Amino acid sequence: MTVESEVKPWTPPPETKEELDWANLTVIDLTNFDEPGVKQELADKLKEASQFDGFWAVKDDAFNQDHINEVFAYGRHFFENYTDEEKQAVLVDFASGNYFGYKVRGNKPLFGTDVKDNTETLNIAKFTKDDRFREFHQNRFIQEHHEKLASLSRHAFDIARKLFVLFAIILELDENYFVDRHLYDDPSDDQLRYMKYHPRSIEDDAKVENIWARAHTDFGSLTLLFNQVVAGLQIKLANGEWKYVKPVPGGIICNIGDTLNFWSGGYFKTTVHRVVRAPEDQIDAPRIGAFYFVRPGDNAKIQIAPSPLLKRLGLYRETEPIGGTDYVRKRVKDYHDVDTYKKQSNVKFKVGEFEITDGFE
Ligand SMILES: O=C(O)CCC(=O)C(=O)O
Ligand SMILES: [Fe+2]
Repeated sequence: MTVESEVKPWTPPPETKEELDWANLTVIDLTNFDEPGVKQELADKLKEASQFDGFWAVKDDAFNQDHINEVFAYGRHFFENYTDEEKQAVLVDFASGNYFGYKVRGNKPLFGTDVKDNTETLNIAKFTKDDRFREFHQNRFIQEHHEKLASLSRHAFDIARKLFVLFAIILELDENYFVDRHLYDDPSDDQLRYMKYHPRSIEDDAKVENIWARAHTDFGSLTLLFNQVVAGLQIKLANGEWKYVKPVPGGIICNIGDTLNFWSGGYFKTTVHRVVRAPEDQIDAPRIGAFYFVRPGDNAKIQIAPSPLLKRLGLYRETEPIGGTDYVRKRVKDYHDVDTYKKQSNVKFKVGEFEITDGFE
């Protein structure tokens, strides 16, 4: 472990003993990614998961449980050791659809009740070579741990890069098709995110049907979620059933977001998911989430990719491209720039010819 001395090492809390209805997710091991023949093998394995579940887990010796513990150690350090004023130095600006900065907890009521949302979130913009996002790195936590956070951010992105190669192989495109459209040093609203859920009373949770994060699809191309031990994340299967995502020690849970769904003509699934109240044996454990969200950026034009596979399947058609950052910002604004979070299902959101359906069940 290379955690700086003032940052307390993180040990994940114990797993729940409750027998929950777990999803059966594919695990993809990226450790030998660069060895001959391995990419094709991994692509074959990822093909079904990306098409049907939209969720799977990744393991990679280059990003093991020690690295994950390091990511969480910094997250806890931020939530526990900085004042509200320091945390709020840069605030999320949902009115512009920009997600960088800190979101305070409890500023919006849910579902027409008096119960408010229970998450505080820090969204850390990329550390590009040209330092274009420095204005969003102005809080004390990022300033003090700049080098470490920059290295974690790039390191996490490298997992995503490998997955983008696999998506291109699945669609029989040039290997770099998606890599070129998601470059770390290009402008985009990618973020390394820390999120802390604050448990509510049983009574308050009952009023909002135990929802800690409303059902949604993710707004960008790909989401990485560093192994979350406190149960609560659920995915919605095609038959409408909700299944819990089981912790994968040393693993990273991955899911496809809206824009990769668009690029693939709907072939890669953007799956609806939500977070519900933690099991009672974990209710007092800190539920800190750590993520890397990959978003298509200013230079990415989203249109159905000219994939031989999609053409054979009849999923390809010519489309008028939409801008990556433009889509993401419109989606963030539509979802978050509201006074209260209403209960609604099967809500549609559309930009150009591209549409998704989610809803806050
Ligand atoms: O906290 C979690 O487990 C998932 C949260 C989530 O889906 C999101 O922030 O997009
Ligand atoms: Fe999500």
